[in-house]
Amino acid sequence: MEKLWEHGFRDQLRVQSAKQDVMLTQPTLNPTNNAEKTAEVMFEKFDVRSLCMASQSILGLYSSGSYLTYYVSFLFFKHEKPVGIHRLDLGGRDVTDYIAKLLSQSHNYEFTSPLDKEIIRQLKESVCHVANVDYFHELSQIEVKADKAVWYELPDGNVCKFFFGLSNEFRNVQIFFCTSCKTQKIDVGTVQVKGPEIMFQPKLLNIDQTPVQDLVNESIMKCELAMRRELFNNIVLTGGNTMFSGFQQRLSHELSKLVFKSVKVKVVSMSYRNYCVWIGAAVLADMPTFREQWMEKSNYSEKGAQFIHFKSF
Ligand SMILES: Nc1ncnc2c1ncn2[C@@H]1O[C@H](COP(=O)(O)OP(=O)(O)OP(=O)(O)O)[C@@H](O)[C@H]1O
Repeated sequence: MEKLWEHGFRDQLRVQSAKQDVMLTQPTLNPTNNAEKTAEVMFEKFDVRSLCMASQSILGLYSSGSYLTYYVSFLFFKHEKPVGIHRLDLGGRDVTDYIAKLLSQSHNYEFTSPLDKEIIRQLKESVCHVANVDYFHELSQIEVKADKAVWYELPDGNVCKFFFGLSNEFRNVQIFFCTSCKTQKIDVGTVQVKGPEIMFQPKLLNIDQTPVQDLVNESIMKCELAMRRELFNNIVLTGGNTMFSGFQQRLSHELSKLVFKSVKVKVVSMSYRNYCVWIGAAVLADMPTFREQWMEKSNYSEKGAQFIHFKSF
């Protein structure tokens, strides 16, 4: 991480870290020693002026402008132990890896190199979607898409062209791609819905994780009774992994099955949700009223790295 931050300050932002107030985002339920180590490195090595470590979920909510942000912020800032927070240890990288595994099995080719992974990520973001209502029905009904081309520039500057076409053999979507020296053919087929499905059915990976819809339901049920209806009616999606088409509708459908008929489920999905953590951070970092959430260098000298827990959220 030190190397990455150094690259960020020196090569990307081109600033001297010693003169900066730094806001870092952290995943929900980040282990406490991660935050302490981060504070130590930021103050000792980079000599930053002040530091704020902010929850990615809360920042995403700030960018949504939802009035519920204030309720959730209250839970974070005023309660010693915030309620209703769960974390699903399954993200975009797991979806990419699962797709690579499925394609490896069906094509007798190991997608393991960084370039292979990058190609799979591109493929995931361009052709995969979340199954609508009935996953198994949709698997049997995979639409055949014809003649769609996507250009992909390889890291070394070569251009590689993808063709999406028909496979008579499998009646499924196929991708052909060519590099300067070889031609490969990838049959995507049912993988386009199998990949994202692991968030709704982690058991497909043979791992012990709770499906995303159950986690949302459990989170809300841990909150005050009086707030639950409002919360079910204001679920905000944030993060790149929710960008799959059909995610919003499927989550809404699955949640509706878990709640009373009289409870209205509304899932808000902003088009910029893959950037909303950054946007929320930019908004908060600029607010003078938020200044008390920053840990100053003098705090670090007097109280040590543990003080970050009083300032982070
Ligand atoms: N349009 C898209 N469709 C599907 N997935 C997308 C899309 N855009 C981005 N993603 C995926 O979102 C993930 C990045 O999400 P995010 O920016 O929230 O960071 P992250 O939480 O660090 O991700 P990860 O879960 O991969 O560690 C990547 O895996 C990326 O492939």
